[in-house]
Amino acid sequence: MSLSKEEIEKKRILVVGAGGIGCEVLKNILLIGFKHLEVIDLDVIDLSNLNRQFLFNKNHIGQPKSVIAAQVSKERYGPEAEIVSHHCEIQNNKFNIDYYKTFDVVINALDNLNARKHVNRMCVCANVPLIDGGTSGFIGQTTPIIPKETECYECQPKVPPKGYAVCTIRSNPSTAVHCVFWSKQLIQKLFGNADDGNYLNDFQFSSTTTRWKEVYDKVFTSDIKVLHQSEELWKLRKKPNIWTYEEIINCSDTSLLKDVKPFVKLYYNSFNILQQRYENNGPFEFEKDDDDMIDFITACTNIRCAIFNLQGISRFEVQEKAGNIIPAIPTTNSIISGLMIIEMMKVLSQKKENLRICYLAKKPLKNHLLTFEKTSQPNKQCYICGNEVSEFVCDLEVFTLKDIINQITERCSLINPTILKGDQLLYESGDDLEKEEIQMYEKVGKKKLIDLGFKDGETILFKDDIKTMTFILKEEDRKHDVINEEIKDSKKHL
Ligand SMILES: Nc1ncnc2c1ncn2[C@@H]1O[C@H](COP(=O)(O)OP(=O)(O)OP(=O)(O)O)[C@@H](O)[C@H]1O
Ligand SMILES: [Zn+2]
Repeated sequence: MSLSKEEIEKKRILVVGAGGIGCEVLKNILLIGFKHLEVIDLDVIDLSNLNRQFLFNKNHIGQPKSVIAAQVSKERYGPEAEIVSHHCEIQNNKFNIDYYKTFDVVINALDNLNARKHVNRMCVCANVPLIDGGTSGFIGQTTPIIPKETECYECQPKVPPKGYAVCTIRSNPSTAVHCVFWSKQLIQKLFGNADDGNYLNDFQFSSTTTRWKEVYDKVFTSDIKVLHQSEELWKLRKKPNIWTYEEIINCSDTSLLKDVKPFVKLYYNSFNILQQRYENNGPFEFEKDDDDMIDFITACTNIRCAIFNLQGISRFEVQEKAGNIIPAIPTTNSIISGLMIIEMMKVLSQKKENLRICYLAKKPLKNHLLTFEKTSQPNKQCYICGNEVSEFVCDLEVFTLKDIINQITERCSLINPTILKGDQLLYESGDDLEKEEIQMYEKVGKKKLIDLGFKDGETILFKDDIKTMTFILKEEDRKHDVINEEIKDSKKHL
């Protein structure tokens, strides 16, 4: 690629994230001969990082990733380079638009959507090219973004993670994973905060001293009896087994039920530990590394598997599935960071027509593990890089100000925005507000848009430190909008 040594030595590169991809990227950049880098990472080194984040060793555990990554990569691959490290969140105010403008290119080596969206937005505002890369197990992808010339990270909506049909989870599980998911919903229902989206929300339990037994009898016996009666459900598969707690716990050593017995005991023990915790400290959220929760989910999963004639799974597998743990593969990180650097070189040498979005697949597609796609023009409707004025479709009689604030703040990654109707200030947020102001804005937030005087076609302004965005409100029935439907639905249930 046609960049001279002098040109390479002048370029400034920002690497965001010094994890699996970040370590690889730093090595590649230095080996090419770049001399001016900055690296940002909020985390410290953990033992579990060492198999793939090859700049770190045991002695570094507990130290900031950014600092050690800068130090070790410089020693090994670019002693003459100047690498500035920041042990800090990328969302920190000090990394403002002017800061981004000092770089020729930014590299996203992150592992979460929020931080990626934030960097994308900052790069669009600062007009700095961004190379985004990500991996998940054996698959990966890289996307070069040139603001206003190619699609940005938010031009196309991101596909939400795969969910399961409610009836599969509640009534007709066909794999152990369905039972893991059900058990997670159960733990959340019993010990978590109220959640509108919980699949078991209609379950009613009274609070007795033998709550564990009441729950057991309901979910593992009486509910199964009800399901058993359905002829439709079991046309193609064996009916579920109806066993009482007493039958299992008193079964003989030769009974087929003897394999379920340890899980019933585990259910009893873990339920009571979690119940105690709930009584002492109130509701808690699922945590994949919490032994008692994993015990409970392992027990429920295997009891449910036995009831529905499914193969049970080990505690280890339960933890993996419940925590959505996808192992990080060093080779995938290495391939993806190599591809990111190729795209970065094209950006820096102005070979924009050659830019490609690259996908690494788990299995070959037409004999190829890698596929390449040309970049597209930005989406004019994109909230981040499209027109500064966008449409927002909603039902003005149903939507409150807070509803629209929540949606737009999230979609556009705004930070503490101020909201205006014409030049009238409607709403403010942030740490520097007085108590009275917070109370006042809370009240205003609950008002319906129609009650705040908004009409079809009227504009609402969102402003934060970086950008002002204008939305034209459109009455909902002119266009179908799934998110609005969801908000309406959830309100119907209140
Ligand atoms: N908002 C953020 N600001 C700065 N750094 C971030 C931010 N969000 C994530 N990171 C960093 O991005 C890196 C992503 O690397 P990677 O995907 O290898 O994750 P990891 O946390 O090191 O590994 P794993 O998640 O597999 O345990 C991490 O080092 C993480 O600390
Ligand atoms: Zn965009």
